[in-house]
Parts: sequence; C-alpha cells; structure tokens
Amino acid sequence: MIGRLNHVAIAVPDLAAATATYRDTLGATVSAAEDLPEHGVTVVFVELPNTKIELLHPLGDDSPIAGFLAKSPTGGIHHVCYEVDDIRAARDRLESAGARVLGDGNPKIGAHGKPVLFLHPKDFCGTLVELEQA
Ligand SMILES: CC[C@@H](C(=O)O)C(=O)SCCNC(=O)CCNC(=O)[C@H](O)C(C)(C)COP(=O)(O)OP(=O)(O)OC[C@H]1O[C@@H](n2cnc3c(N)ncnc32)[C@H](O)[C@@H]1OP(=O)(O)O
Ligand SMILES: [Co+2]
Repeated sequence: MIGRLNHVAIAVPDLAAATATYRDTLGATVSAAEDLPEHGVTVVFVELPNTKIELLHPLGDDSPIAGFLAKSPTGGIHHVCYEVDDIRAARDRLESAGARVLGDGNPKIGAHGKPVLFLHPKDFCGTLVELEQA
C-alpha cells in the first residue's frame, strides 16, 4: 500500500540554526521558513535528490510537536511520510486493521498541497507515520 518515502521530518529547537547546518555544513538546498498555522508548525524544506527533509519548529500554543521537543530538547526525527495512491482507502484499511488514525480521521491539506493523515506512533514501531496522497 505505501509507496515512495516523501519526507523525513526533524523537530528542531532552533530553526535558523538547523537551516544553517543543512545549508552551510551539509551543502543542501533549503527553502525559506514557512508558517503553517493549520499544522502548528513552521517548516523549512531541505531538497535532496531522492526525498525531502522537513525541519519543524513549533508554532502557536498548541503545537503537536511541543511535547516531542519537551522530551527531546535538542530535537530529533519526528516522523516519516509515505505516499499512498488513495489516502481514504488507506485510512479505511488501516482502521480496519486496528491502527489509530490521529485527529478526526479526515485528511488535512499538508505542506505540499496534498491531503495528509497521521498514524499513532505506538502502532508503527514507535515511529509517527504521515501518509500523503501521491
Ligand atoms: C509540515 C506540515 C505537515 C506535512 O505536510 O508534512 C506535517 O508534517 S505537520 C507535523 C506536525 N503534526 C503532527 O505531528 C500531527 C500528528 N501528531 C500528533 O497528533 C501528536 O504529535 C501525537 C503523535 C499524538 C503525540 O502527541 P503528544 O501530546 O506529543 O504526546 P503523547 O503524550 O500523546 O504521546 C503518546 C506517546 O507517543 C510518543 N510520541 C509522541 N510523539 C512521538 C513521535 N513523534 N515519535 C515517536 N513517538 C512519539 C510519546 O512519547 C508517548 O509515549 P509514552 O511516553 O511511551 O507514552
Ligand atoms: Co510531514
């Protein structure tokens, strides 16, 4: 059911410093920072030849990544995102298998303009999984 690895997201306490690390130390192409209030994060995209890295920083009082950064103050890998052909069919299949879809179960529009959903980390080997419609 899952296809390409769309991105790996890294939660960071200092977005400017993380951006500089990827741009200046690792020599990657990075985007400008973008606020996504709908998702409670500010994001910088790092473009790699075969996938993307999302550098995430909390935005607002109810950011879903605040708890993660409280537990890992220096940051760390927050989620992986896999592409699926039909996100609603994937959701229904996963729910039938007992997996927990986070939020109200309806896809939101993600950072790349496509519908996304999140799956509980305890159901997927301790890793938060994002699904994005291909
Ligand atoms: C940029 C836009 C978009 C895109 O298009 O790409 C994004 O990626 S937005 C990214 C941010 N959005 C989300 O993460 C939405 C989904 N996330 C959530 O709903 C919550 O973060 C969460 C996964 C339910 C966690 O909520 P939180 O309140 O922080 O923690 P809990 O106490 O409820 O956690 C329960 C349990 O799970 C562990 N945990 C939490 N986060 C992670 C994680 N990222 N990876 C692995 N494990 C995680 C947490 O430690 C708890 O474990 P125990 O302590 O053992 O109970
Ligand atoms: Co993401």
